[in-house]
Amino acid sequence: MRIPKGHPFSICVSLFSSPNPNHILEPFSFSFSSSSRILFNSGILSSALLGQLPSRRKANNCKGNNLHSSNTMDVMGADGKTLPPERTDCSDRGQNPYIWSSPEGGQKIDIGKQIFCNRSLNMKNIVAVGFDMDYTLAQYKPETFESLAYEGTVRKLVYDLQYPSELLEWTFDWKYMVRGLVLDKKRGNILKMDRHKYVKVAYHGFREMSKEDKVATYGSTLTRDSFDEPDYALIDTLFSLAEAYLFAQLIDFKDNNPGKVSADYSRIYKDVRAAVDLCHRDGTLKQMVAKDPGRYINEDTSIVPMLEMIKESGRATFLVTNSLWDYTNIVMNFLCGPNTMNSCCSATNFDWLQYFDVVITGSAKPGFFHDENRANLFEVDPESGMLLNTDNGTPMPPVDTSLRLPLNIDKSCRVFQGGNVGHLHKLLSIESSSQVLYVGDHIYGDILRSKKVLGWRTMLVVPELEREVALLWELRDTRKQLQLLRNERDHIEDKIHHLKWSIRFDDVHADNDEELTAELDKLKSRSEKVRFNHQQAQRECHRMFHKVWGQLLKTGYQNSRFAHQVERFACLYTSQVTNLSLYSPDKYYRTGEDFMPHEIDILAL
Ligand SMILES: Nc1nc2c(ncn2[C@@H]2O[C@H](COP(=O)(O)O)[C@@H](O)[C@H]2O)c(=O)[nH]1
Ligand SMILES: [Mg+2]
Repeated sequence: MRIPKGHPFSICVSLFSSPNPNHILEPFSFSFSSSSRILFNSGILSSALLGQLPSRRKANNCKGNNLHSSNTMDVMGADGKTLPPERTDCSDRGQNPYIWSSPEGGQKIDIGKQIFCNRSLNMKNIVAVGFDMDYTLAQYKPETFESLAYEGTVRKLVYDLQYPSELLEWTFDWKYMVRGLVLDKKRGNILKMDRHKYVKVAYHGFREMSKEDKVATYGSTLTRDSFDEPDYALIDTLFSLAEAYLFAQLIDFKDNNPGKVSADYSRIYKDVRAAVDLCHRDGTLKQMVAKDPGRYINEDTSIVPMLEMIKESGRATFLVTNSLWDYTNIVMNFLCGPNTMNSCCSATNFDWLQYFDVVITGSAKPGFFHDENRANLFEVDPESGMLLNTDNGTPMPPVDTSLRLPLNIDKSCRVFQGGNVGHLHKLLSIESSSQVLYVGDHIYGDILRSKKVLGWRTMLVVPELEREVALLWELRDTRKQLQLLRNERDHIEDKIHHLKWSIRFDDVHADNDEELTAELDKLKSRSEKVRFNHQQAQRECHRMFHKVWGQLLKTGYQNSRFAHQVERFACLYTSQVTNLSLYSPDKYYRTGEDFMPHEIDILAL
């Protein structure tokens, strides 16, 4: 098959635009300024940028006073054994990242860096390990990167969609929104749900909804809402934090300034979504990152040793990213490039490709994983960014030899754009999808389809986990207290019910009746106190994790909806991709035992 002339066998257009990974865009009418048009349609990476990358290399992201498990390889989570973590100082691994295969490897693993296992996975059965790039290998700094997205979006709303210019004065609190929230587009609400999809925390803009309001809106319907698209939007990637915040700000603004924003809540959401989407496609974000990756992406010296270790263990490695080649090359150079801590800049090169067997850019996940996806696979010439049509990965020689690409197909790593999972399996000679482990940050984009439909094994990267487990450890006594208070509350309630029954139906003597009534009053007042203490303690605990949304993986004492998704779709989960290098590449990750409520008392858990 050959592409008609003037079709994809051409220079790679829109170098920084990426296929929208998960968002279905409504048609929208931005009036592009001429400059944005130029950026959108042409390569954004000027040669000046291509030749320059700032210096890198710092210590590994090890924060002092981390928690450790006290065992070597059989750590909590991976094997389901809870070993008491101990506090130790974390040495600065700096230039010599600590990996399992190093002489000091196989040592204590910080609890915040452990790999937790939902579904047993024997790495011996894995022949290829794949990685997503953005927010998986590349950890963006939300304070700078998401602020950039926020500011770019505001500008587009004001200049292209005629939102009031006051918006330009607004500021972004990057810590306010968290993953796992759900936006109710029609009502302008932001919700946090438990695993049964019961709304537990609800805000209208930034105003907390009263319990009555919450129940009236979400709790007393005849049929249960699915809380899915198109009426709801899931904040399931860190890329969405800015848009969720701006949505809340605009809801507040509209309510407090009637007439200033004519769009209804749903329209506001659509406009924000479209503007964010454009920021990802027109160079607003990627040009800035390309100029100064260190400002927007965390340096991590342990990525290269991890990739080397996996390769040395005999496994293939691959990268599947929705970013396009030119941007991928910049980010991967930054993450895997030479240690240039003391020099001001370094040129991009393709050395990082040595750590991969196949790189697929512009993959359009999650569509990439669909059976019915018939997307063509193009080979990318790394130097020029030009695309060559392929027949299932085999390069197709162009008819017009003057258009021949300088492809060096002998290189150990080949770079592609587009295609589907079938192409990848063929390129890597994968016989069974269960031989593939894929590491990503996005439940829907990376994990859900690949595991549920395809049968790949999956690892979800949840950077928030490191802080969450550290806090859990700190608050373990409070948690025990809460459990005791709950037990006491339940016990008193049972007693009250029993007493009430006795007073009503038992043939009790009048004196006795008085006594029982007095006792009932005492119990009721005790119950009130316990209930109040429990609520206060619960609220305090919640606020320790996040002042508004509480713990990422819990709502009250139930798992959050986000936790439920992690549990169902991710075989493994961990705070950082490089935590893989703290374990043997042949590690057998085993789950702990499942417990049903009826087993808990019997087994005295
Ligand atoms: N067009 C849009 N692109 C987006 C949006 N949010 C994120 N992104 C881009 O997707 C890739 C993610 O890459 P991966 O390595 O995680 O697969 C990256 O290029 C982001 O800029 C969006 O809303 N619209
Ligand atoms: Mg990603």
